[in-house]
Amino acid sequence: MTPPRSASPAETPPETGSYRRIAVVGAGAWGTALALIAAKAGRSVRLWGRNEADIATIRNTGCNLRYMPGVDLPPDIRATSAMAEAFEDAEAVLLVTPSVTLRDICRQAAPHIAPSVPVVLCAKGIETGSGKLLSEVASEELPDRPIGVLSGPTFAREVALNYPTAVTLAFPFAQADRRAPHTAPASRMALSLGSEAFRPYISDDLVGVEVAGAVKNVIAIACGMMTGAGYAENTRAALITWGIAEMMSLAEALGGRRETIAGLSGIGDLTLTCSSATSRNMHFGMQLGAGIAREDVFHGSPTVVEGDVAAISVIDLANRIGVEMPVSRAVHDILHRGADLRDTFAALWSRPITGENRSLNLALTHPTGA
Ligand SMILES: NC(=O)C1=CN([C@@H]2O[C@H](COP(=O)(O)OP(=O)(O)OC[C@H]3O[C@@H](n4cnc5c(N)ncnc54)[C@H](O)[C@@H]3O)[C@@H](O)[C@H]2O)C=CC1
Ligand SMILES: O=C(CO)COP(=O)(O)O
Repeated sequence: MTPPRSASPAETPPETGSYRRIAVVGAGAWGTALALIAAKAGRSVRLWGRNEADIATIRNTGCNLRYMPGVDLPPDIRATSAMAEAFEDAEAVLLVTPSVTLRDICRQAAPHIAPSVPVVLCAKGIETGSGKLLSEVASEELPDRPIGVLSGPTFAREVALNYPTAVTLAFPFAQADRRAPHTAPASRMALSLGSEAFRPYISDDLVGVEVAGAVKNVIAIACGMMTGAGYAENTRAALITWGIAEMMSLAEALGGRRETIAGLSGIGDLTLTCSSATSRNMHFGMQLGAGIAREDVFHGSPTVVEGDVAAISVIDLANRIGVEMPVSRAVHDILHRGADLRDTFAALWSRPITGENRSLNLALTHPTGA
């Protein structure tokens, strides 16, 4: 009988199964919740935050008192403010700081992330100025690492408290990944994070997922503004529906798929964010709609409202590629051009009447000329 040959490096089969050690970058609400998700799924987790005092508190109390009070973190999560320690032996990375920080965070992290280690982007936004998707930004700054995105209906606190939800996890799928899906980063990442309360669905449409994540926050501000200004549920449902159409148009124009928008990262997250004052974006809009001055929203305390900056990047991108996004444009004009809230929303309802089905190709001006 021929003895088994020892595998030469060239013959080593690609790795399968979950990633054992995960670095989570960003110790805010969502980073902490994702660290918990990874730990519950059996991973060894390093949680990096820039604020040394906050990290010391997490280490001393076993709780992220600033961003996730009342939730105990297991010992499998080790908090650190040293990047070298955070990335030591990391087999996969989750980047979870606000979208405006992404390029800078990637640059800081690049020397510490080994080639071929997959990086999952968990922020929602589009780079201001360049109009680049966050995956494009990360690919520029972290060449040779597989870049993926995770998005869906996920209020951080609910996730941390183990209320069930489901998300979309998207990575590019190379031919080799299609031949051996269990070795693909998306599959291994899904196995690494999935549990009975956190169910990832795998996708290869990063564009669709990223467009959805950026636009839904802008639409949530619109819904908040109208709610705060005293309009009712019908109005909000119409805005959500128009929001879905805007997501689909932008995603398709950039090469994404409409079916992705119909999924968890699209309609799923949009429904969540546009229905609850737990959403910072919706709440921000509600306060503005109720007449609270911009500088006084959230009682003047700095809060991450991604839709505020996404209104600029989304409309900039839509202008460049010629996509109509009337609701997002209304939010943009109110937030960043000083447009009157009621007049701007009234104008949305006075647009020419069109066919709901695009193939009808109608545009009827109202007889009153309004
Ligand atoms: N909170 C939530 O429910 C969810 C949030 N997200 C997304 O996750 C991203 C982060 O949001 P949250 O964790 O909620 O925000 P957060 O305000 O709770 O925490 C933000 C964290 O980023 C850190 N940070 C800010 N600027 C930084 C910089 N320049 N360098 C390094 N660290 C920096 C802060 O110190 C803080 O730890 C956003 O894009 C948000 O849309 C996505 C899904 C759910
Ligand atoms: O993205 C989120 C839930 O999926 C969180 O929404 P907010 O940033 O509006 O709180």
